[in-house]
Amino acid sequence: MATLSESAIAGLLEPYLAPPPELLPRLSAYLDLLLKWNARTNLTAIREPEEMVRRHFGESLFAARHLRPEVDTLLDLGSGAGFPGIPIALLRPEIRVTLAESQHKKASFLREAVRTLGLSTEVWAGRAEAMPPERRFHTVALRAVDNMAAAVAVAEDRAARQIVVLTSAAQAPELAGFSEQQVIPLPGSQSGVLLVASRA
Ligand SMILES: C[S@@+](CC[C@H](N)C(=O)[O-])C[C@H]1O[C@@H](n2cnc3c(N)ncnc32)[C@H](O)[C@@H]1O
Repeated sequence: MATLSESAIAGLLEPYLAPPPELLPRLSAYLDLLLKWNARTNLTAIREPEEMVRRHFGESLFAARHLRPEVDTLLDLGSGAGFPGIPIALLRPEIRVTLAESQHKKASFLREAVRTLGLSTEVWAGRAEAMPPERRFHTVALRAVDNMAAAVAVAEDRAARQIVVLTSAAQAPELAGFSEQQVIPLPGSQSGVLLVASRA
């Protein structure tokens, strides 16, 4: 049996978005897989299912809602257990999402999640910097990467149009060459923001 009912998941997500009904069984399957793997490997420090739905799913879907409509390719740089890239791929299936993750164990989980959820999402098991230099994405997304300055430098290089960052207001980075910037407070968070930056 699923850990949380689909209606419980929908209720927890309400501050972030009204989830389309067809999304709920897939989020439920993702949650169960994440809980199963997290019991034996440390994918995420958040262990409560309700908190996983709010923080990981909710914040990622909130970012997905604020992406430009024409986004066709997106790199999730430092995807960890798939945030924000997998919820973005579920909500916006027309976007070709690439999940870059350098830790082998997490990349294995990402491959399993992509297979279980029937996504065509690419998993790049390595550092994003090691991708062929010509690879560019319409949008690069960042959330909770350890070395923000280094990740931002890679994102600036790989993003053709837009960078989105889920971070705290105090740690929101300066993005060179992205002159249109919007800082949107995250629902249910005292200091969390979504920074949406576009090239002019
Ligand atoms: C703290 S985790 C956060 C994961 C996820 N974005 C989230 O919000 O839950 C940061 C992850 O980024 C990965 N990472 C950091 N720099 C990276 C890089 N340059 N290329 C690929 N993965 C990277 C690390 O291995 C780690 O799993």
